[in-house]
Amino acid sequence: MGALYSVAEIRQAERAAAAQLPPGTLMQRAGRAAARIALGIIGAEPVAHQALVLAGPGNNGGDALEVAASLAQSGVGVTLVQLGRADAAGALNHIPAGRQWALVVDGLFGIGLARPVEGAARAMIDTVNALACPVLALDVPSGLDADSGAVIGPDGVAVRATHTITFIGDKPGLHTLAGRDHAGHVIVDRIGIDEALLPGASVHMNEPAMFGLAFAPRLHDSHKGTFGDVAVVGGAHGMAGAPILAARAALLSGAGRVFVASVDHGPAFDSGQPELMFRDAASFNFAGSTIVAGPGMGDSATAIRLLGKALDGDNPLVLDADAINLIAASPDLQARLAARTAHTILTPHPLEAARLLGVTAGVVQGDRLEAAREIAARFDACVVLKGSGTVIAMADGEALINPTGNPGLASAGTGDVLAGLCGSLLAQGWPARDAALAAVWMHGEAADRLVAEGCGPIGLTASELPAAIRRVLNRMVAERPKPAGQPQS
Ligand SMILES: NC(=O)C1=CN([C@@H]2O[C@H](COP(=O)(O)OP(=O)(O)OC[C@H]3O[C@@H](n4cnc5c(N)ncnc54)[C@H](OP(=O)(O)O)[C@@H]3O)[C@@H](O)[C@H]2O)[C@@H](O)CC1
Ligand SMILES: Nc1ncnc2c1ncn2[C@@H]1O[C@H](COP(=O)(O)OP(=O)(O)O)[C@@H](O)[C@H]1O
Ligand SMILES: [K+]
Repeated sequence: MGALYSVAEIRQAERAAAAQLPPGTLMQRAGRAAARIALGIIGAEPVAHQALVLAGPGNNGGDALEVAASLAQSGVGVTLVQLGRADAAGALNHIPAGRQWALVVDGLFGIGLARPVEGAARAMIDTVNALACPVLALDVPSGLDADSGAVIGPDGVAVRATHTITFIGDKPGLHTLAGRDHAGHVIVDRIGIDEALLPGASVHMNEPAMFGLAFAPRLHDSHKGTFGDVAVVGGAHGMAGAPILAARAALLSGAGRVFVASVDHGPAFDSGQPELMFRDAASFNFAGSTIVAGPGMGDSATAIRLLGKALDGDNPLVLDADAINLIAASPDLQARLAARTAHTILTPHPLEAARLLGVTAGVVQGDRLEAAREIAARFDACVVLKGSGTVIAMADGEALINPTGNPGLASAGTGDVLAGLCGSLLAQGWPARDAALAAVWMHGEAADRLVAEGCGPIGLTASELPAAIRRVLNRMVAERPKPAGQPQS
């Protein structure tokens, strides 16, 4: 379920399938499947049924020709614009101006795109991106790297589709980095290829089925000690809000008791959430607490000492923000992190991940899956590489891409909320993998619900997330899947 395949894996399955079929079969199937989707989209369009089909020089263009033929057979008026290999400037290659299209079908380039798009193809993509009509991309929006979700080239362009029909198997690049903006709604069509021809996927979409069994209803016979203690370590001078956001998220997602352990002289209490308990981190007894280290922690000697203590202990641990930066700057702290045996989750954004790996953020973003896996393996921890299409990676190489969330989350403090939520689930006894997957999914889902209610994406604030996460979490518990063998109510 929700498997994602690399281009190399797709190519391998395609070769094995094609060897058993008459030539052209897969392309015909791809074209017909895409034409069905195209007709579905056109059907909802009030304007005259005029479709623009763009066909590139390779097999993606071959798919487009099949779509054009199918649509024409169905009575749709089709304008076909072909892009030859050599005659990039030919008269055939212009998109007629001033026309209203019910749909554009993008069959310029698929998984064979090998270099940045230039010349006539680039001009076509710019033209398509300026149109207001729906755009159906065949296999991959032209210009997008199906493995990484990057637009190919330093100053590259890629089609912004409203829909993408992708063949044989789903692809990670459609769901992370620039992928979500370019692919739109993704439809997977196996084009009749036996699933057995595909390898066991090591990358999946992060869906409730991946972690849903961890949700448990609360027993009546329980008390605050049952649901764990969370201690958020952070709050250097001027940054007192960051640990409060993490702590509020931990409390509203069910931790029994939540402390803010300030590295500096922190506030005495949070008037907005008086249940939180404030302590001086230097004298706080962390025994038995799940530690969330990093929000607004700074880089003082106290912060470094407290972080070292947290790394050496056997408390479940979430490392965020400044904690990650301090570790990145210290081989000693790195060794202590790698030596840990208790549950550990790291939640870097791309720049923090880059510091950990000693590379640039551009390198991290160029291959988010690989970067997250590398950090997970190096430190034997669960890694949450944040951003659109957050990647969650485990030390054994398993990786997932998260589909929830929206640009409303792109404001200061939302990462603190995520760290607090991860810590809360760990404190309630969840293993690191399940805690990270569920936290990332619910954090995004809460933001999506807030947007649906009109509270974003513009102006969504981190403070609004904890209550929305609480609603998502309680619904997930109520609707949790039952273990196999038990009746699903
Ligand atoms: N494999 C499958 O599973 C199935 C594949 N199917 C379909 O085939 C697609 C893959 O087809 P593909 O391998 O022919 O590659 P494709 O994406 O058409 O692009 C390569 C062409 O573009 C050219 N070209 C590249 N970059 C360029 C640039 N920047 N600017 C200009 N030109 C550039 C390149 O030229 P060359 O580099 O050789 O000079 C070559 O001509 C796949 O996505 C799916 O839609 C389905 O039919 C059924 C099953
Ligand atoms: N465009 C986006 N789409 C989806 N999620 C996003 C987007 N931008 C940011 N986020 C999420 O918001 C959070 C931001 O965290 P972070 O960068 O650490 O911010 P901060 O440190 O200010 O809290 C992460 O969970 C990230 O995945
Ligand atoms: K395409």
